Amino acid sequence: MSTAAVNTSPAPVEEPWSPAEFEARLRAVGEQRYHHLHPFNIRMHGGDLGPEELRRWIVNRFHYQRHIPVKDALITAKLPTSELRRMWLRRIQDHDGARSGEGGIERWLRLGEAAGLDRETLLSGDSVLPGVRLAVDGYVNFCRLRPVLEAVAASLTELSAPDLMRIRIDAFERHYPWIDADGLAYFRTRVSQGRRDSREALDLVLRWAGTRDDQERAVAALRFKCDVLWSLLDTVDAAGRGERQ
Ligand SMILES: O=C(O)c1cc(C(=O)O)c2c(n1)C(=O)C(=O)c1cc(C(=O)O)[nH]c1-2
Repeated sequence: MSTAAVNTSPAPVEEPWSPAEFEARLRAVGEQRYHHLHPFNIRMHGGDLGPEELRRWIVNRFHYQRHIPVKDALITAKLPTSELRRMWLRRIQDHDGARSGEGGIERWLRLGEAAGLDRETLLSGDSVLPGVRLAVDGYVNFCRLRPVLEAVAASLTELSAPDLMRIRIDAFERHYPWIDADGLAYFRTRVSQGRRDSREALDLVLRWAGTRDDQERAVAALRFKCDVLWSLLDTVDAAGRGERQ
């Protein structure tokens, strides 16, 4: 009978990447997989979307927007100190406002109105596509179920968002003048908010990820989030395909 030796020793533990290499790997995910590369965004920036496609994007992206403070509440509940919870609560206020009529969700409703969509249509959620519901559920549940390091790392798509906002504002002003420029306030506000949010989140992720395993899980979380944004646009893109033929 064979008595081949079985290697029972644990796999060697890999050294953590240096902070600079870890950060470079996180940034590389955004450069390679962020939705600024998605064909729908390329068409948006090139001025190739018709009014129906643009409205469909606004309605479906609103479903994402309104769930951002929900996932941020789930993250806040996992943070261990008052200082960190205070910091993260500010994100919820950025979206929900300090009072009715303020905040990012309100600004997105105004973007909808500027594009000819009444707020009841957006608030009802009736026209949200099934694939968009699944993508957004995927992100919210990820933040609900995964450790706080991964949930915070998933928000690091915001490292790439401010540059995209600038391109988008430019594209809207140039190619879609039928949308009143006041409607673009959401994007303008997000440039500085996104920079601050991503700086804070990056500091936390660099500080918390002490082992190679932590670092790899943070990179994987960011890839997952890129997939969420990508599949959201896949769904919106596919819904307009018939109109473009
Ligand atoms: O319009 C966009 O392309 C875009 C992308 C992202 C992103 O990269 O996740 C966010 C936003 N917008 C945004 O407005 C926003 O408030 C936001 C919060 C978060 C997050 O994961 O915490 N991402 C984003």
